[in-house]
Amino acid sequence: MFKLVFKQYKSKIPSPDLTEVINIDDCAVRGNDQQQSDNNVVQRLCISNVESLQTMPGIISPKDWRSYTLPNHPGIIVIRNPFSERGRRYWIARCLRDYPRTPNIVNLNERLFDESIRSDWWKQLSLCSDGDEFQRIKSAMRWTTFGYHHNWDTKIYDEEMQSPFPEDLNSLCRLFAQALGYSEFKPEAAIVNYYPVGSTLSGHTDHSEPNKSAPLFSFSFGQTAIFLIGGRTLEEKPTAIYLQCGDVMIMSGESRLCYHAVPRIMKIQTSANPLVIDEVVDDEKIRCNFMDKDLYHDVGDPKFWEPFSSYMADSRININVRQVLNPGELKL
Ligand SMILES: O=C(O)CCC(=O)C(=O)O
Ligand SMILES: [Fe+2]
Repeated sequence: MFKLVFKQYKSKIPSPDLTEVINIDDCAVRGNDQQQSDNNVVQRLCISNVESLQTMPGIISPKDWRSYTLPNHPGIIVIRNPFSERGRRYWIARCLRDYPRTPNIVNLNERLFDESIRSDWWKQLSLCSDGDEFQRIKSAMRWTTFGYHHNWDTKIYDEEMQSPFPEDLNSLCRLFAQALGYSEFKPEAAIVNYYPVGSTLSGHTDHSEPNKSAPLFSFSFGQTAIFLIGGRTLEEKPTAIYLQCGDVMIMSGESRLCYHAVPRIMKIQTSANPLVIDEVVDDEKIRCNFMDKDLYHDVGDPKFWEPFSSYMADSRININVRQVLNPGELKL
């Protein structure tokens, strides 16, 4: 069932019927707390400790977060874009400019790409003036891993295979973990997935982590994905939901080990973002969340932002963060 639904949403001709895809914004517009279609239901989730949360630059006030659960998929939580415009830009720029750099691992093949590109992809892309070569380099980036490096072949993490986990991303994950009652959550491994429009991620479960009970945090930026969430086997029919720019999805509890996939990226967003953004920047909060202060300022400058905006015009980025170790363990 999962594979059939995946194929339908992936299909170019005929283009898929999207009427059953859950759009969280429809719930908000309707003014009631539920979206009912034939068998999919979305329910508003109240986060009780919003007053006590230490927030972070680039994140709107927790009392304004719109959080939802999918009662048919217990453990799935979606927080609809809790980022400010500047916040989204900051994380997009981190994912493009900084994370795909040595010592982090990237997918770029050594037979196809020079060491200079494999060690600092965005810089080399920015320096490239040949149109075809630019396109080749741009579309080749599909993932980078850091913290404990995910091993795609063996699916086994290795104590010797890791690079530092970025402190700012650590703060971001801990903020959402805290909000949802997972104050012991430790972000230890991340995959950043890059999806040019037209690319997909087929059905899988994430079970490489020795700790399979800690939640998984997923941040989506850029173009909209159709995300499929299924059950513990491929037999169950998955639910389709749009993940839009800024959405935070948490796979916790029962859903942590469920099948999921991205059959389609929809080019929806134009670059009609406001060009100049005004947000009071609290330098002290930037420092104590280990954010890159210069970058946080720079992304508000239209000229600085232009190459990032242009990349995102036909791409989606997903940051996928997991805890690897069990409580009390210090290494694998
Ligand atoms: O792109 C997404 O939303 C999901 C990515 C994912 O499932 C993974 O990296 O394991
Ligand atoms: Fe996954």
